[in-house]
Amino acid sequence: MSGHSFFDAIKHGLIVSCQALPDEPLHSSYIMARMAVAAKEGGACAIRSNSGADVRSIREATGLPVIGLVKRDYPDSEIYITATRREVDELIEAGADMIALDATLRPRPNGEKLSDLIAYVKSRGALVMADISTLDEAVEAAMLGADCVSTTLSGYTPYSPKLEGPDLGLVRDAVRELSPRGVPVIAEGRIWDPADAARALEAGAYAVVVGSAISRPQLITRRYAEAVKNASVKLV
Ligand SMILES: CC(=O)N[C@H](C=O)[C@@H](O)[C@H](O)[C@H](O)COP(=O)(O)O
Repeated sequence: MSGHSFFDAIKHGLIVSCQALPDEPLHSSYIMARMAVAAKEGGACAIRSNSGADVRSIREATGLPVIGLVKRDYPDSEIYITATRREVDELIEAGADMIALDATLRPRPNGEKLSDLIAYVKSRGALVMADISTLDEAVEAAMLGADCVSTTLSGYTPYSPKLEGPDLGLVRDAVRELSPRGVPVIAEGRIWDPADAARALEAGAYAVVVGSAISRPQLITRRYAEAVKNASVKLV
């Protein structure tokens, strides 16, 4: 899929992240593919997913554009979202249209460089979504040729703010800095309420990624269970 048609497909749209890691109850490529079909039925314009196996089944089941990533831990780095070429190769073979990778400036495994990884993804014909946690990282990723940036990692690096909801301030700042360069900013992370998704677009986001609030039933259930528990305490 060309960059133009990919960005046309996601413009002002809802991207649903369908991910379940091995320690999560829904871990299964079959289940993630059905989750993605449900997301498509509900109006998702694209899917974000983890691992070559899930990318492949989701593409087959939905025909939607897929943003792939591979979460893998390395002993010599804190980076776990598509950290090296090995993960990129897995996603290219699975047919990912766009590859999401950690674009923070922390040291990468095997001493690999962010600039080389971005260039490598592009040389293999895929688009790059740079997962960032600060404005500096967003600007750097855009300079290195990322096709878009996503606020995925705000709140998940030691030096970014720990907010309860989405980091719309970062969305706004990144849009201000990157729109002159023509690099779209995607809002992602802790969007639990449809009103927050709308606010993200109002803040200038090109598209919105929602994950747990749609595809992690154990976390959705916990929010309800806590609300019920808090209400029941007051009733005693
Ligand atoms: C920090 C990190 O590892 N985020 C991951 C990135 O792919 C996923 O676990 C999130 O579900 C995704 O970013 C969507 O965010 P939320 O689930 O909050 O809507």
